[in-house]
Amino acid sequence: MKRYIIANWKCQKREVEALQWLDGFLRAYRPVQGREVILAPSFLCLSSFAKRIADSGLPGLSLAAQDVSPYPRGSYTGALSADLIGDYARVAIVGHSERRKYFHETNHEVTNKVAELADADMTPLVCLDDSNMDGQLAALQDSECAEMILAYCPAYALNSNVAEPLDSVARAVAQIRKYQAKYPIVYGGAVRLENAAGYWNLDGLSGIFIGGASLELESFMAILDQCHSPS
Ligand SMILES: O=C(CO)COP(=O)(O)O
Repeated sequence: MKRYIIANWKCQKREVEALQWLDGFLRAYRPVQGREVILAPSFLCLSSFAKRIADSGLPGLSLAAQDVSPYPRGSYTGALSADLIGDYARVAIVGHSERRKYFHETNHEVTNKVAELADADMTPLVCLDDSNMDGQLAALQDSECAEMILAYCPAYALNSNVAEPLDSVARAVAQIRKYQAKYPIVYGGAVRLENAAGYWNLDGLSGIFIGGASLELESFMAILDQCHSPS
């Protein structure tokens, strides 16, 4: 199964800062067979990032949007539908606990977003947190997608220095597997250089989903250096 290192920049970098990071990254990046590095900068950066990554010709690199509209293209002021995003990114994050907490995203919206992404032949990166995970998984059960990535992201660990212990992540993965057997699962929540390899090597996980530690190019490259083995 393919393995993933996903960088979620949230609402952090201006375009000029993001492009500086990307230029340094493209100089330093070494592809690894079977590993995909997915960058999720702000929407404003997707177009310029897509062009630079395509121009670089480097394999194993792709882009994710941090959200997507639950509606198709149409009269929805402020929204970005899956097919509009699909010109630049093949993946979109949905159901992140920050979206649930600050933007009141519901399971129903998450399933609508997943359906929109499936219609656009895109890959939903569906976040599951530790509160009501069974409800989140049950809501997803009828969602049909050619490809999906599930991200276990316990809310208490996000933006903290308290990553979830490996044995507890392994239990969450087993729980997720009861509902969803076929899609890859990644872990997110306080992943840092000190603990990244532990998650990377944990049985049942297909990769890591990194927030804060992906913002500095040096720490992100150091994590990439540690997480290169095939599954
Ligand atoms: O939100 C995250 C993944 O999307 C993780 O954030 P941190 O790595 O900063 O905890």
